[in-house]
Amino acid sequence: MCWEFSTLHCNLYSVTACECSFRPNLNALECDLARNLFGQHLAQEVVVNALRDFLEADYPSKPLVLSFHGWSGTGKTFLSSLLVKYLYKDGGRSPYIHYFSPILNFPHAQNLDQYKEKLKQWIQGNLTTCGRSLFLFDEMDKMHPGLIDVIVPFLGPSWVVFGSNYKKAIFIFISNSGGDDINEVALKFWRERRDREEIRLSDVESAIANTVISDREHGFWQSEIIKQNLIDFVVPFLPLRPHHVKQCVHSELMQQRLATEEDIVQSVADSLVYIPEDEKVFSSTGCKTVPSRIVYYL
Ligand SMILES: Nc1ncnc2c1ncn2[C@@H]1O[C@H](COP(=O)(O)OP(=O)(O)OP(=O)(O)O)[C@@H](O)[C@H]1O
Repeated sequence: MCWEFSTLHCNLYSVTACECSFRPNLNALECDLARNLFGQHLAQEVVVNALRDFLEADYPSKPLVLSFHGWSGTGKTFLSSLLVKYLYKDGGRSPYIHYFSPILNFPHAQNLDQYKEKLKQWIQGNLTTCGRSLFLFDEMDKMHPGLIDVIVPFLGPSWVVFGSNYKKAIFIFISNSGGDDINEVALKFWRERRDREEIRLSDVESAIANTVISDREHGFWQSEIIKQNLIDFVVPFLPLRPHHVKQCVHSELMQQRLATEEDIVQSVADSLVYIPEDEKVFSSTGCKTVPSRIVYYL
């Protein structure tokens, strides 16, 4: 059942859960995901269970480290935004959430040493201010290999950050790599007429890991984060089916307070590209282009 608690009292998890406007409300998160994140049973399950276990411990043995993988437009950023909404009082506006994009924050390969120093200081400084910080690294497949390893000490169980319990932090990495492997498995299930919900983490986990390890362009190339197994959970995002796209169109129309007429929903969904070309099983851009297309079909 989906309970709509506005806030869950801090002491249900732990007294320390409340520091830095940290107000986890996992029931509400689970509820919102069930209603609004389409076609991602695995991602939903892995993330909610990982958070639940992590938050149960007053003194976790290490920070929680999640790595999101999947094709563009499948909901990786969307899930992240819901996650911060239900973890911090001020949601995405919380000063304890730190977002990094290689293109915005680390654009020039020649400045790698500077970036390393800055990133290390940023993480350490913010963990000292608030152990319950969340660090989100987007587009890991575009990050200069070697850069991310400066945060290795903060991910393991043995580092000491003076004045703070850094082991309460959450790190999320996002990338498209492994997307092809996930899609292959999803397509295989579809061709065998097996239920999509039967896909388990074990069906995709090792293929994603192998792809990431062998990608020289990926920020995790030869990274100690992989070698030392510092990622707690790989979170796979499945390619979206036409009916998921229709759900996205419907949801977008509702958000824009527009009429949700079936012919508009169908027309927008039909305007997307589906692959493989002959079978048209999955949307090639997930739901990403839905908002920008709606205007043409009103
Ligand atoms: N599974 C989904 N359920 C509901 N809405 C979705 C889903 N996937 C994508 N969307 C919608 O499409 C928009 C774009 O998706 P999102 O930014 O989360 O994709 P992404 O996986 O992060 O893509 P990229 O890898 O290109 O950054 C979201 O804001 C959301 O409105």
